Amino acid sequence: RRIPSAPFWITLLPLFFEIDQQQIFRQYIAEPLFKHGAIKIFFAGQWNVIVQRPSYVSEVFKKEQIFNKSGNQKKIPHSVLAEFLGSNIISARDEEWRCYRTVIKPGLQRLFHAKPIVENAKRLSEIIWQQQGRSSDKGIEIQNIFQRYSSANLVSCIFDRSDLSSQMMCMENEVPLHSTQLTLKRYLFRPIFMSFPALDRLASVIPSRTKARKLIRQFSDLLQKEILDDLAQQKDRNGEGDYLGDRLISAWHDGTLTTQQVRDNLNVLYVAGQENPQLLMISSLYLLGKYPEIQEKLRQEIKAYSISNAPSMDWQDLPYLTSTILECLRLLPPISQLINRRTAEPVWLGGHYIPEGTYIGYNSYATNRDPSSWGPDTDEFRPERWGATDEQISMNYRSAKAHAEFISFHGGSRACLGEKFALLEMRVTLFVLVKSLRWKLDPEWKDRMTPVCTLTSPLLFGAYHRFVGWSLAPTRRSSCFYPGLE
Ligand code: HEM
Repeated sequence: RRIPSAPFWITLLPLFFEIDQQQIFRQYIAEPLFKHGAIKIFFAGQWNVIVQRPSYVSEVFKKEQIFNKSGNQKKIPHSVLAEFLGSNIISARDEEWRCYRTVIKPGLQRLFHAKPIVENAKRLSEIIWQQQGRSSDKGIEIQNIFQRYSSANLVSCIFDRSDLSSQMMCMENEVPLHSTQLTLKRYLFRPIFMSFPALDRLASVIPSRTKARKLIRQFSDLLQKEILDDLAQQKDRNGEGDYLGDRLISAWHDGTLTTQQVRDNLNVLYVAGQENPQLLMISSLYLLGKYPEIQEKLRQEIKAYSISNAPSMDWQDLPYLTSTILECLRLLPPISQLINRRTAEPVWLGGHYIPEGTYIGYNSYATNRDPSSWGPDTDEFRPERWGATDEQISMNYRSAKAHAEFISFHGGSRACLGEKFALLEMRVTLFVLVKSLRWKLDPEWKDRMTPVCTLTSPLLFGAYHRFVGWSLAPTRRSSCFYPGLE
């Protein structure tokens, strides 16, 4: 009660008009959301409450027993999305979640070595440079390249599949896992089915939804084959037991997890572990392309180090690199909106009464830009706001997370388990790219956060939609590249 409602049709606007989601946010959501700290939004066939004010978000994070996790398999069990994600570590709760976490957490919190990422990043700059060479003065499309690159890092560092990683980084190679994922994204996240998942009940008579279900099975089979079956066949893996793939296999063999639970978790870990870093990389390239003076300042900071230092780099020596990454994460969080909690009982949130059974979500994009936390220049890209030394930056980072003022990785007991890996990956990526190349935005590219997606061209929403909700990330073809220092 007393929470304002956004017009129910706004999630459909991009179907009919060439309108960017950032514009929808500013025009219809921002004012009531910032004023009341919460707003009602129609999504996935029902009204949901999105909380924005840090004190409310903090309550939601702390009180999991009231704000229960409730993923798609509970909310919209008949939907294509629920079939894809099933029951997994992100959406499960209580015993089921603890069981998944015991298996998965050690695999994501190991000590990761930077070397495989450095090798992939060097190859990435070569690929970009070659493609730019063929495109003369025009920009090049970077989504596909970065999907391969972030997949390569994930499979080598998290799943110990370095041969698959090399295949991903060879652009001439057709890699079925990569191409199936690309096609699946195009089918899975069509906005009309996201807003009205009841339509998925008719999937058998809607060819594109039948195709989506078929692609889901194909993708899941491929993941199992490429990652788990290949690892299981390697006989000399003694002592490698902390890799995530090995842990999933052991849990499968000793009956801790069923086949379906292994497959569902593998799907979600692959998608979360690949796509979120990809979105962050593209947003960072976009922001650094848009603000060349910040790109240059970063280049100055790292100029004393060479790429050969990167595998053993002490990242504390590069505070501006850290603050730039945090600022990119603040302004364009990869999961900008997520609705996956449900109230287990009636509850007061600040002055707002919320009935039992209400779906609750967060809008990280808005919370991360709250002027009362970040000041009047909150919408500006200003890495300096995080501090000048590594110590100051760490302190500000911890404080902003503790007060739910920076929620890109969410918080509380259900905060992201891949944060450590994602930050390492991002540091190495920017370090190598800024050393090897200079880039700017393609002057012909229209600066927008979501791709054109009308009823006549319902395409390419994949990289922009997360689980439930939407994500803001710059659209394709955003950069022109020039040689950097090395
Ligand atoms: C920039 C990169 C990333 C961002 C911004 C991000 C963001 C998030 C967010 C917001 C959540 C909470 C979801 C919720 O509230 O339901 C989450 C959870 C999670 N993330 Fe990430 N993520 C990133 C990278 C990764 C990577 C690389 C992995 C693993 C390979 C990963 C694994 C997980 C897992 C397992 C959870 C569930 C934690 C739990 O509920 O116990 N994430 N992530």
